[in-house]
Amino acid sequence: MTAAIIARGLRKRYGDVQAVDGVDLEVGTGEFFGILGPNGAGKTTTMEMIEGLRQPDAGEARLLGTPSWPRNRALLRRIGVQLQASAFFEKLSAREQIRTFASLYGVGDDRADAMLETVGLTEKAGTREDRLSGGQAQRLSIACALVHDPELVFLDEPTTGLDPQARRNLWDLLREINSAGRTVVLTTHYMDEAETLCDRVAVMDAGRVLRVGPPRELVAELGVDSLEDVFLRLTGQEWRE
Ligand SMILES: Nc1ncnc2c1ncn2[C@@H]1O[C@H](COP(=O)(O)OP(=O)(O)OP(=O)(O)O)[C@@H](O)[C@H]1O
Repeated sequence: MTAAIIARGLRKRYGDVQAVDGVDLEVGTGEFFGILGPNGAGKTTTMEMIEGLRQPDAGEARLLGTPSWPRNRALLRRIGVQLQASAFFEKLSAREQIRTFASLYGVGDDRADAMLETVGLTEKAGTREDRLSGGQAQRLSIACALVHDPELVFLDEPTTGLDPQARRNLWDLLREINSAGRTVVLTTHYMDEAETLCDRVAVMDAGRVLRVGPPRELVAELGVDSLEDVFLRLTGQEWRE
């Protein structure tokens, strides 16, 4: 397995909070990888350090064989990161938004418009970003992350807030991208999503990786019925609810 991502000893502290506490991860090229964990487990911070968007206090991440920090423009062109809707350019329509992202990567308007169609936003192409619904803005941010056909895609809770139809459509899209040989890394709170999409998952809590493996193997290893049971068992969430 050629590694698309190798992270070693990643750490990040915010004041009193040790958000990430020594994370090692390896993701193979073409793999669909999920990062699971309760709120505050350190998933987003880990992803941001791997992406090269946040400087680790310690440790290193290599993407496609290259260190992701300090920031590396050539590398950033090869990866797609789903940014929060708040990162949109102000007052632009959905179409202008994605065309602007596309042009930053030297990608033409045709491809940008096609991506808008892929995420079902053609009808909203003329709508300003601040007038899109939460789910529509979410789909636009995903389209922007994919517009330059990146080799490696990072998505932070991509289906949160989407209606069931949009969620299934996004699953299909992510499967297609992955089948075309792209590596996909996502965080999710939906265990069915992780079970359906991911080749392997890492379960995190309190800044550490507790277990990594294919969902089915983790279920078998712990002798439980589902990935949700694995999650609850490892993170002790049944007592916190
Ligand atoms: N910029 C920041 N400044 C201070 N503390 C932060 C910052 N970002 C995250 N934290 C803290 O670090 C810890 C890990 O946060 P992180 O967002 O990485 O977790 P997460 O697993 O992605 O959580 P969630 O599932 O809720 O999105 C939390 O305790 C959070 O409050």
